[in-house]
Amino acid sequence: MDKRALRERLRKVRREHVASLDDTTRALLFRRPPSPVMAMVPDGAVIGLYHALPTEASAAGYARFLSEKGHVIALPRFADRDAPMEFAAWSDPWGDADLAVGPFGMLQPDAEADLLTPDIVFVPLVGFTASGARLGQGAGHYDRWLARNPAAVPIGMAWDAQRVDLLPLEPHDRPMAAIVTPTRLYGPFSEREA
Ligand SMILES: Nc1nc2c(c(=O)[nH]1)N(C=O)[C@@H](CNc1ccc(C(=O)N[C@@H](CCC(=O)O)C(=O)O)cc1)CN2
Ligand SMILES: Nc1ncnc2c1ncn2[C@@H]1O[C@H](COP(=O)(O)OP(=O)(O)OP(=O)(O)O)[C@@H](O)[C@H]1O
Repeated sequence: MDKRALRERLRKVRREHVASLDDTTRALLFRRPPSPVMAMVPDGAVIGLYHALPTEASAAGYARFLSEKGHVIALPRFADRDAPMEFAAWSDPWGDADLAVGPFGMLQPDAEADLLTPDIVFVPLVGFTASGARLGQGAGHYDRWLARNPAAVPIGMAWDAQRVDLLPLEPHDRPMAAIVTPTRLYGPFSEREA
């Protein structure tokens, strides 16, 4: 199956999976990173997170937990589908006050927010494999950012239902260093066999 068809199928799987969870269950998931993931996060690291869409693995719990630990939190910012993505400061992970509506109606740091280069990036995804391969939204935002910032450590966040046995990989696809789901941790992978 090609990437476009897979993306369509997995977006539907993701939607249906999230709809099958009750609100209480959903609120209890992704509260904080599991210990082996925390061990990958150095003191003082700048953390890239994301403002989750309704069907994505929620990232707000991680943002608050890591902010309380003293980390600076950054969110993606992009001008349009073809423009490169960058990260900028999210000063208040308990509120949306310093965020602005961006492309696709997504909330992102406004133009004044400081540009940051995260050391650790928690990455949303549409599909993944048990060895750390990732399928994204298809605009290349994360793949391009990770290619420009090879020192950053990418950690995927996903629902279990998003796992597939195989992804059609291309040379530009950047593998994850680990992937967290509500029931499992894939990795951390040593340098690299995704
Ligand atoms: N929460 C979140 N923020 C994010 C991303 C993401 O995947 N999730 N991104 C990851 O790169 C970047 C935004 N990039 C995007 C690139 C393409 C589409 C897109 O084509 N959306 C389609 C289909 C949406 C759907 O059906 O789920 C659309 O809106 O038509 C969306 C975001 C940065 N911020
Ligand atoms: N390092 C890169 N340099 C230039 N173009 C890139 C790079 N990485 C990806 N692209 C382009 O981005 C587009 C989308 O790529 P792909 O379908 O692999 O994205 P994806 O797996 O959905 O992940 P994401 O969009 O989140 O990065 C492709 O046209 C690809 O050529």
